[in-house]
Amino acid sequence: MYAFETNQLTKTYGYRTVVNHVDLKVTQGHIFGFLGKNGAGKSTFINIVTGIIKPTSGSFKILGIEGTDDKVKKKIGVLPDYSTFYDDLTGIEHLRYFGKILGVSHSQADLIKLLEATELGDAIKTKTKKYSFGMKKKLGIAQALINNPDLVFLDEPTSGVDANAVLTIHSLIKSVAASGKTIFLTSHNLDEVEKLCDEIAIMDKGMIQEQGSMAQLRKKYQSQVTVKVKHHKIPSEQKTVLNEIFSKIARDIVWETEYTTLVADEESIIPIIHRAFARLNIDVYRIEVDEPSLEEIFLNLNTSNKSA
Ligand SMILES: Nc1ncnc2c1ncn2[C@@H]1O[C@H](COP(=O)(O)OP(=O)(O)OP(=O)(O)O)[C@@H](O)[C@H]1O
Repeated sequence: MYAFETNQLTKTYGYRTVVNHVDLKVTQGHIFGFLGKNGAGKSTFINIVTGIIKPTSGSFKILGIEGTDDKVKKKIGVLPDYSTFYDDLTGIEHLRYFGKILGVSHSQADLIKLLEATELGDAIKTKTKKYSFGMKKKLGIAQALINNPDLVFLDEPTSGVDANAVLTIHSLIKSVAASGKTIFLTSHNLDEVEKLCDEIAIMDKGMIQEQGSMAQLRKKYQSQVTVKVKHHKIPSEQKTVLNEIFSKIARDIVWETEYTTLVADEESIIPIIHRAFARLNIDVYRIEVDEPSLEEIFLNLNTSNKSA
């Protein structure tokens, strides 16, 4: 069963199609990264599948249940793009209140634990009107987890929070996923998505442009492999032999005293490098392979779309 799946989901505002016939399947227990430029339609898509707005056409299932069914709300958690809080409630009162709306009650100790997990342990009794932007974001995440949901939608969970809190939120997300829950995460921070997510979808102009694991996307968009070898000093006659082998397989070679960097089209170059150094009895200390980052893939995708 998928954590959620959409079938030709579409949202139009007047003549504008903001979400355009989207078919998306999200595997249970995964951290799924949802990317796209500003205005791509990500929040609109999330607002539909979390029941905030209605689609113009198409359908979706959440945890096997028809998305329009009220039962769904109790099984999901949502950090929307903009959270609103009751100014005069403290952090802990706020969580208790939202728990009640969803039909769950918690002990004081459980609520404190949840606030501590989002680094709000010191602000439990502070009214939310005194919370900073980052603190409100953390309270929004705690609120999204209040009903121990099986599927959590997090729209930009770390934007506007400090570096320490980012690490805390990342480990919280990982531990929630490790307990078998599914996280659907929107972020403009490509490093964050690359570190956390098992699978990624990229939306553009309301359509899913690309979907897959990091490994699949890398394979598809990898235009070259850069291999940097740290080795013992190479005597000049052996360098000539190596140069002969490498020039047949590499586009570019840079020789340094204890490093050689080779650029090639495919990673099949790597075992050839290994064997060549071994054959000549030259000690190799380290081999580093540069893979394209999600940022490069993202840029590549935008460039290839423009040129298409
Ligand atoms: N209620 C609305 N009425 C008309 N147009 C809307 C409405 N809500 C969103 N849009 C338009 O739909 C498009 C997609 O917006 P959306 O907020 O879903 O994008 P996004 O990918 O979440 O962007 P961002 O990364 O900036 O948050 C935008 O052009 C936006 O102006």
